[in-house]
Amino acid sequence: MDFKIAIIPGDGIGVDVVQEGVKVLNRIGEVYGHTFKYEHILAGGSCIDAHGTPLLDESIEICKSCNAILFGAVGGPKWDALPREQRPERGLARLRREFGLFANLRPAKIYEDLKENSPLKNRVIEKGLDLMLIRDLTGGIYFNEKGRREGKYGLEAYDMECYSVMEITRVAKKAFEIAMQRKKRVISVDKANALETSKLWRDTVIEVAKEYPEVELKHMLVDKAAMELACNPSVFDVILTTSIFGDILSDEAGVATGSVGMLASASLNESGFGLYEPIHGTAPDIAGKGIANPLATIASVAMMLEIALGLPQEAAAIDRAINQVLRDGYRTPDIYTDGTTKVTTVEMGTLTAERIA
Ligand SMILES: NC(=O)c1ccc[n+]([C@@H]2O[C@H](COP(=O)([O-])OP(=O)(O)OC[C@H]3O[C@@H](n4cnc5c(N)ncnc54)[C@H](O)[C@@H]3O)[C@@H](O)[C@H]2O)c1
Ligand SMILES: CC(C)[C@H](C(=O)O)[C@@H](O)C(=O)O
Ligand SMILES: [Mg+2]
Repeated sequence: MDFKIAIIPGDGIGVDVVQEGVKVLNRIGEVYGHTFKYEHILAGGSCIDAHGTPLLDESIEICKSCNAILFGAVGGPKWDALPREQRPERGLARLRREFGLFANLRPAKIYEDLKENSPLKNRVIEKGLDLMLIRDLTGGIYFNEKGRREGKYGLEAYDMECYSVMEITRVAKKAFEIAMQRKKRVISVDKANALETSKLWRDTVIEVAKEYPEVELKHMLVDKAAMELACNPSVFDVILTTSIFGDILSDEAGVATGSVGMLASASLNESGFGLYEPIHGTAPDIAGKGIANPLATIASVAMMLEIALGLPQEAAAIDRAINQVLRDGYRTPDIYTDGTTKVTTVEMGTLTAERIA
């Protein structure tokens, strides 16, 4: 089949890891007889440097003509002093908002051969770690009123956390639907002991749960959830949470799997159109060194094949290739341990692509 994919590498290691994602996609094309055409799009700091804005209007139109978006990461110290509206991250926020990508799926699982890498190794070796964090992506504190004003003690700034029943309902439904395909357990994470938005979140999730009687629903306060993720992650099957809590908890889940460089994501709208990206950022501390782990992006390509392109066999082939490359002992520095073979970003991409058959 023929597909068109928007390729948005962004900045820093985003450029390196997306290149390896495309390499794997091309290999899928060769082995399974598909044709992937690409639209290369600038976003973030690289787009600011070239065009003075983090995303061009025409890029949105180009994305609309594609089957899916493959995204790297945006941002970096070079652009940190810019006002918020002009920052690289606004390019990503705009894509999320313009396409209505409210459902952010962030699966975290531990690969068999990385159990030793997890800081939780004793617990994950015993009980495993395989969860799906579902994060609202277009509401909450990120996208509501914000600003600066003169307050009682002088200058102050504010970001308003706000959720409507509609926003909570649609992301909750997504979580319950996904739970139906998994172990049928949802833990909704909030801060209902302190926040009004969380109270509405909890009440609304309870209502939605009535439509899914087979799914067990529990609620957990976010501070406890952070603790459980760090010491007992197997209690989670599906985590349903807000934008800000999900952002923080997904990095924590990443570390539990061995490295934040292992975690993929899909951001979907009501009609299933989506943007696929690793959960990590541009990693300025290692950018330009050629050592970033591309496996999160490669795993995001697998999610894209399955969800956006309806190619589950091809997605499974990527998953097998990732498992195999790890089994064969290849590691980028973030997941390196004694006795394994240290490889670069490009080598990891090539070695993974070669294992697709
Ligand atoms: N979706 C996105 O575009 C996105 C996501 C997160 C952060 N950011 C941006 O990225 C910049 C840097 O943010 P940060 O440093 O807080 O987070 P980060 O995720 O970029 O890096 C955190 C740490 O994890 C390491 N790391 C991340 N990805 C890795 C990979 N693939 N392989 C090996 N190591 C990896 C980094 O080296 C660093 O030590 C900021 O400008 C931030 O706004 C963008
Ligand atoms: C870049 C930033 C705004 C973004 C977020 O917080 O959503 C990132 O951390 C992520 O996890 O995708
Ligand atoms: Mg984040």
